Amino acid sequence: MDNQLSMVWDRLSDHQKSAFETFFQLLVEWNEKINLTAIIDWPDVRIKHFIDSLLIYVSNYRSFLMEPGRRVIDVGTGAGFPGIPLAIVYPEVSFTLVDSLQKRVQFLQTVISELGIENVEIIHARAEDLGRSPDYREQFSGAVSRAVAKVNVLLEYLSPFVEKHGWICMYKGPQVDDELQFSKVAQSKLAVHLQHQEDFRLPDEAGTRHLLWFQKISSLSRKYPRKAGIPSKQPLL
Ligand SMILES: C[S@@+](CC[C@H](N)C(=O)[O-])C[C@H]1O[C@@H](n2cnc3c(N)ncnc32)[C@H](O)[C@@H]1O
Repeated sequence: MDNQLSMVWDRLSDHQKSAFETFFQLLVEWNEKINLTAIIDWPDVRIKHFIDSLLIYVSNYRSFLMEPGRRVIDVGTGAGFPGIPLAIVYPEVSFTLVDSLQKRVQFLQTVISELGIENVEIIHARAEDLGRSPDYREQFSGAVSRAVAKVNVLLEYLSPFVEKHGWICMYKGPQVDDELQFSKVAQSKLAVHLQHQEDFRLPDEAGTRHLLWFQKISSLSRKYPRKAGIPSKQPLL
């Protein structure tokens, strides 16, 4: 996967590269006012935020989510990862980016307006609240998320949004095996099943990354998600 990941950048068009450069400039500028990222130099941002977010672009299973006309939700998007990079490379997929921090949502509104991105909707909400709204519950072909919570907690945030037979793709770091071990009960209660795990090495020794692909097996019980704050305080175990 190493070579393929280094090549991700070369496969982008000039227009897409320029969108990433503008996104980087906004990230650095806004990071002086609000806390968006600990990484602010271009080589690191390019690999650890942009190329990392684009792992789905080289995944064997990308067609589960990234086909024209699909709706994908990014929960806990923060400064827009992985949602904004994916929206840049998949203009025909509709993305909904959700975060509970108002300032990050304001930043993202500026990003999509400056980049002229039309396939992104930004929402300020807690996942647990939005997942009960009829306009969002089981309305998405897929959900993605990076660096938000452990697997069992994250499944309770994401499963409510995904339609039956739809897909969840989680970006995970080195703790993936431990987290998966403690996710069996959550998978069964939240009507999802782990179908694939993919392992990647980021370029320039920037670490190992994993994509977990869960499929929604059936419709979700009305019991889930539990009230805001409960999934993280009392994780399903
Ligand atoms: C560590 S940041 C990661 C941001 C981004 N996904 C990334 O990979 O850089 C976690 C983000 O998740 C958001 N978040 C945490 N719990 C959430 C919830 N229950 N609903 C919505 N957003 C949440 C936080 O506000 C924060 O912006």
